[in-house]
Amino acid sequence: MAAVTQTRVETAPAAPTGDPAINFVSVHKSFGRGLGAVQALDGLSLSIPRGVVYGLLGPNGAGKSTLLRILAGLIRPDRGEVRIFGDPATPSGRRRLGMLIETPSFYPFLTAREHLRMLAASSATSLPVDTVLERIGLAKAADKTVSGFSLGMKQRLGIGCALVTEPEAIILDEPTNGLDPDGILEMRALIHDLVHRDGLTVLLSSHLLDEVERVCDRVAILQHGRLVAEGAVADLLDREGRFWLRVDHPDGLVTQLDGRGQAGDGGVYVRIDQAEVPDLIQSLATSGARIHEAKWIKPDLETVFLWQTREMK
Ligand SMILES: Nc1ncnc2c1ncn2[C@@H]1O[C@H](COP(=O)(O)OP(=O)(O)OP(=O)(O)O)[C@@H](O)[C@H]1O
Repeated sequence: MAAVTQTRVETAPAAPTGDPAINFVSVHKSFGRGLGAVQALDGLSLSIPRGVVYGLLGPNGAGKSTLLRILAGLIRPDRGEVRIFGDPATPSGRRRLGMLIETPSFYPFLTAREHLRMLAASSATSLPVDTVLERIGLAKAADKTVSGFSLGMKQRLGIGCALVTEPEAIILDEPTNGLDPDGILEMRALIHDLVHRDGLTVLLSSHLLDEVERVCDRVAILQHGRLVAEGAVADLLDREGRFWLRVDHPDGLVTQLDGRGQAGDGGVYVRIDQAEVPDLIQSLATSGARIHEAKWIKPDLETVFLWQTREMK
């Protein structure tokens, strides 16, 4: 397998000024002891700018939930630092965050409005419950009991509960998990509006890569508790393009490319900058290689994810 260097994309989409919303600095966390210990986070550093939808991706066991649980204060890191809007993560700092990191549970016999009113009464919020209901698209269903709600409506009510305290950032663990296509569309619109209309920051984890590609401005891909790729989605897709060639002797070409080529789909994927393509073709032609087909492949996020996480195994 090709050696992989960590991919960092420096250009952010209209990066807002000021401290990042959330900063993880060299965070370590392991579970268990001795030979059975699991290193869930291995010195992870990550900066989530304000005003973006930020996606946290990674295969099962990559460390996403551990990171979110540390951010929420549910577990402590062994080492490292978490900062929220520039300040160390303390209980009062965490009040600037709204969290939906476990499946929300509700009283089935209470209405959406009653749930939000209860929460509003127990927090010093000035945000009217009707405003929250509007924001989460439940104004019309406000006085219906939760027992009749779809999973998507419950998820949106969960976000409403997180919004009651007027957070500046919202943390969502798998917000579209289990939703039907309509529910996914509604959730996507809500997340988009929270960030691009209301100015919040959203950090979410998800396995639905096409969904993440649609809704997120930036993403981080985790693997074995480390960061393997990070950046603005559009830049990441541009940077992670591959040049694919069908030649007579793919294995020979893989050897010739010295770590930059990988056999696949009946040809060879070459990891090079798009600007280097003419030189590559010229050198292959000079060396007598017979090229039957050649194309630049612009990947989708799922492909980037698979390339990154498989190469790191
Ligand atoms: N409480 C725990 N006790 C022991 N091991 C744990 C605990 N929590 C997490 N782990 C281990 O830490 C590693 C990271 O787990 P984590 O749940 O953070 O991954 P994840 O990326 O969220 O995975 P998934 O996508 O499956 O939710 C895994 O190997 C997991 O088994």
